[in-house]
Amino acid sequence: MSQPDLFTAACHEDVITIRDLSFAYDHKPVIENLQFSVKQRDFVGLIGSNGAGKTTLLRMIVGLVKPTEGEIRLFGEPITTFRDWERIGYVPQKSSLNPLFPATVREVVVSGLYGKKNLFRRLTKTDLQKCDDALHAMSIEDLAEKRIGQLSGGQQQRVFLARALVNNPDLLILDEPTVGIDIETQQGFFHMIKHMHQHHHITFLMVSHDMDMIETYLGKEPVERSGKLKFYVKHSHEIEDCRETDLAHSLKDLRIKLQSHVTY
Ligand SMILES: Nc1ncnc2c1ncn2[C@@H]1O[C@H](COP(=O)(O)OP(=O)(O)OP(=O)(O)O)[C@@H](O)[C@H]1O
Repeated sequence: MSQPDLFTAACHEDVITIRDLSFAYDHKPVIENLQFSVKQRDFVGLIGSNGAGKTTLLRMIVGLVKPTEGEIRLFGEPITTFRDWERIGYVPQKSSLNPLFPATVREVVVSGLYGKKNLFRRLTKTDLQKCDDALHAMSIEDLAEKRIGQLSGGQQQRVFLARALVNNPDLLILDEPTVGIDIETQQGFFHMIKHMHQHHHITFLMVSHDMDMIETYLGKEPVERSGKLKFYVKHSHEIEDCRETDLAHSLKDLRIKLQSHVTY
């Protein structure tokens, strides 16, 4: 087998493959020669000091920023030709929304259904059902017609997660999902995503500054370091409870359990 074939074969089970990746803003290096891969159903926690390049890396992986050098593959496909964007849910770093921001919660969640090309397609009955399921899974059905800018930070975060989940993605990318929300809500949120990891075929890549959460769930030692970036990983074979259930039902069960001791 020639070298490119070996690489293609190695990528087959990879959800994200990063090879020789570098990025610079105005010739100022941010990421240098990064090698990393994320396998199906891994949970990857990405840690690094302010300015280490975490957000830049996520933005390259979701195709918003072009690498200066190197290669990114998604599900084995070079990012330059990758088209299955609905397989990826992305929750960007939170910025507080203007209370007058005109979209309702339902509109924000529905917007997750639009592929890069399908902005103006008509919504089908199935699309609307997917939206209802995502709202239900995040316990925000009652907020559906409210303006998103009028919600609390924790509520907005659930809306953005519902938006990322609406296509039932294989890969969920979260950039500091609990910044600016209270500690109880943060704990509930981590319970929720750990539960999703344990019960569903979702691969996670999450930036966090919460070392407690990372070390408790992913272990004390990073599996990879590159510059100021550290990658902590829990692989699928390390998941204790791999039962598969329907996402909405599973989250509903969790909600009932959590209601007794934590608010989220
Ligand atoms: N649009 C931009 N133009 C120029 N430099 C930028 C731009 N965006 C980010 N940078 C710089 O690139 C570096 C990496 O930024 P990035 O946002 O990826 O870091 P981060 O690890 O996510 O940081 P934080 O933990 O503060 O969110 C920083 O030095 C930042 O100032």
